[in-house]
Amino acid sequence: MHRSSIHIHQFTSTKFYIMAIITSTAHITDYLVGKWYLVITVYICLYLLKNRYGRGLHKIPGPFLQSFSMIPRAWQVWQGNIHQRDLKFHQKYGKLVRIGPKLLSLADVNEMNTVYGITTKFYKSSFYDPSTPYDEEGIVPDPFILKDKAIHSRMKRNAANAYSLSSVLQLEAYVDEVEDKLLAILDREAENPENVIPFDHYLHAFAMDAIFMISFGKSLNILENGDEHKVMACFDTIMPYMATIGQMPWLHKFLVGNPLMAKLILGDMTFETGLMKIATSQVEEFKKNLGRSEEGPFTFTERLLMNQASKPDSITGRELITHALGNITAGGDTTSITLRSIFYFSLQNKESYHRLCHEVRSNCTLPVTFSSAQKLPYLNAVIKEALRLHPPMPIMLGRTVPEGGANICGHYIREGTEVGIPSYVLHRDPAIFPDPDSWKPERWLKAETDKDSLADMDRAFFAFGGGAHTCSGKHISMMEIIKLVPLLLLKYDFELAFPQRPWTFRVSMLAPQKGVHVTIKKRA
Ligand code: HEM
Repeated sequence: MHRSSIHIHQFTSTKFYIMAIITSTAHITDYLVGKWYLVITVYICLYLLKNRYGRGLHKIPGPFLQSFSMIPRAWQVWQGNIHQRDLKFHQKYGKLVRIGPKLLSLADVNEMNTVYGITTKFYKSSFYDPSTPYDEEGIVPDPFILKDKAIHSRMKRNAANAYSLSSVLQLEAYVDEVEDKLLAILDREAENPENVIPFDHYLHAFAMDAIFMISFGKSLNILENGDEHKVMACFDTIMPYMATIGQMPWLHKFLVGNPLMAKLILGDMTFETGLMKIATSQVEEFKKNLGRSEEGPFTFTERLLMNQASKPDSITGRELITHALGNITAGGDTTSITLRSIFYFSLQNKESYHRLCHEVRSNCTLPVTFSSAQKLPYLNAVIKEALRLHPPMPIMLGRTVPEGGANICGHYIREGTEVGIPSYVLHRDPAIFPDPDSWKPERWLKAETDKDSLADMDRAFFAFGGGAHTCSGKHISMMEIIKLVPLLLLKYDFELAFPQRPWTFRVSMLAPQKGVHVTIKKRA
């Protein structure tokens, strides 16, 4: 046969095969297009099976459905009772529970260091993405959400002096001003001992005004003018969003992460239009007065401006504003939640309330200073017990397992898996905190508890987080609380207005309570 006829023959048969493949592919495609619902169903099933079995976590116990998708978890968070669900999961499944396709909840004090230790490589997970503040220039470098360890360490280092105990002592004068406003309001309310006082609201307004004063030297005066700048309303709206979308953070860019959608969902209550603007304008105003005094007392922002003036490379203008803004977002609600818990729990437990009053009234005089009240052992125990029983941030603080994976609770966990400890659950471990649901401040007293149990409790106390991301404002918050509680107990006698009616709270990023109503009598 001629060589060219072989080529023609080969060409014809190849063409035949190609045509056959195209025809059958077209048939299959036609068939599949006709059965599109079948294709989608198979795709979803494969995706769900990959979620459950493709991540090396299927041996870790947990609620079955949640291993397939994050939708059930997001729904539970949205409902606002995730703290109770997490507790039940841990009571049923143990210390390590799989609560999502690649999400594990940990309630083991021995693993705290692995996940949150100072030198850990477990960085913040994408749970925090929807909490990211941004302005016209883009994402704002907020230490609360920063995954970049280098920037985070630099920012924390360069603001450390503003959060230090010695700076905090200077800030007392700013808190005194807000205390006076609260006392004026309570004095008016006390004129009629039958008055039912919305104490939850006043404590919230106090904490917001105090943190503004501490940060900027002036407040929004929410105590007297109400929430006219919508700062409190902004948090109430955004917190459930952050917590819920934090479970499925890829959704964020289609929602509040998209400026147009943000406007639709939040109106003018976004960080940029609201808080960011307030923070920026207050910092600008402050710059004009910088250097007005050599001795202080210096506000938080003033200290950062001084740091910047002496070492311009240490902190940028945007970072400075973020720190100040961070104080408001992180320090107002958390402090007021703690104040409400202190009064609510101690007023529910009369013996505890009387013990606290007795300690305060026999050791403190007006004006109450931080350094004098700080020494009261029962007051300190009450504050710690309030933070244990109702941690302001009870939700799991997510971290990502680093490259190479990690051993957690005897299981090898692949890199990229998200893990975290919910403080609400850890604080209710009966092996560490006997009778965990009860209000027992005395468990924290050296004289009433043995040394080992105290050390175990301290190790498991997670209200302020841990490691590199531990709360920066702890001293500030403690100063506000330690000054205010004795002051109020010196001035008034309190009672719960509706002792049979429990408070209510919805857990999202935080757990702000409603329904702490009291009646008060002015003391002579
Ligand atoms: C009782 C009151 C407070 C509680 C219970 C509390 C709790 C916490 C917790 C649990 C974290 C760690 C979050 C995480 O790892 O994701 C945190 C971080 C933080 N808190 Fe607080 N906080 C309180 C008050 C304050 C105050 C008054 C301020 C500011 C003056 C503040 C500023 C911050 C900042 C800046 C961070 C981020 C630290 C970082 O990631 O490096 N907090 N807080």
